[in-house]
Amino acid sequence: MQSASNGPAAVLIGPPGSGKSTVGRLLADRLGLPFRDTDADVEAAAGKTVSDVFVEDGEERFRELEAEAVRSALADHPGVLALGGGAILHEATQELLAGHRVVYLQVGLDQAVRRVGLASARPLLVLNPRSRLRTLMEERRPIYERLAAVVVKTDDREPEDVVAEIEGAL
Ligand SMILES: Nc1ncnc2c1ncn2[C@@H]1O[C@H](COP(=O)(O)OP(=O)(O)O)[C@@H](O)[C@H]1O
Ligand SMILES: O=C(O)C1=C[C@@H](OP(=O)(O)O)[C@@H](O)[C@H](O)C1
Ligand SMILES: [Mg+2]
Repeated sequence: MQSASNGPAAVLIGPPGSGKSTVGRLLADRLGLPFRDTDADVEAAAGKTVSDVFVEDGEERFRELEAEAVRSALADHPGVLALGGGAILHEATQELLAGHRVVYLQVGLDQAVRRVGLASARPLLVLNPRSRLRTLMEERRPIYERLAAVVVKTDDREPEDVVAEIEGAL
């Protein structure tokens, strides 16, 4: 992979349910590096959950906090960084990601729906998760593809298997 001289060892992007948070933590463990997730950074900055930020302050405010969390982590986090699925919508973030080791986790609609159904609350997917996910994935796919240095398929694969492929590419 094209190397970034500093910044995170890997930055994981992809839609909700692609496994960024799960795979990111495992990859960091494997590499013996710290793990950071921009959703957790937003929660720490806001003093409330992502869902509460969406409900009480709105998506626009969430995106501002998220863009700042990404900017800060790209500047000083040396380990593995998982972004929220929509972080790449922010134009300044798209520019900042250039030159970083950006890994796009691909997932098909069926498995993404199944996985988010198992996981913690995602405010954008509370109503009609399948239809919302389909739309999000279609809108964002070109951006994920454009920003990715490495693309890894995750359908029908265990997180450990995905981690091994990323390790091989780094
Ligand atoms: N490769 C995988 N196979 C099966 N389940 C997975 C896989 N990757 C993640 N999951 C599960 O899917 C759910 C969502 O994963 P998560 O890491 O939160 O995704 P993201 O951060 O991309 O939204 C979690 O319950 C997680 O355990
Ligand atoms: O796709 C999105 O716009 C979002 C994805 C979530 O993160 P995950 O991709 O980790 O689920 C979280 O940032 C928020 O609910 C919004
Ligand atoms: Mg996540």
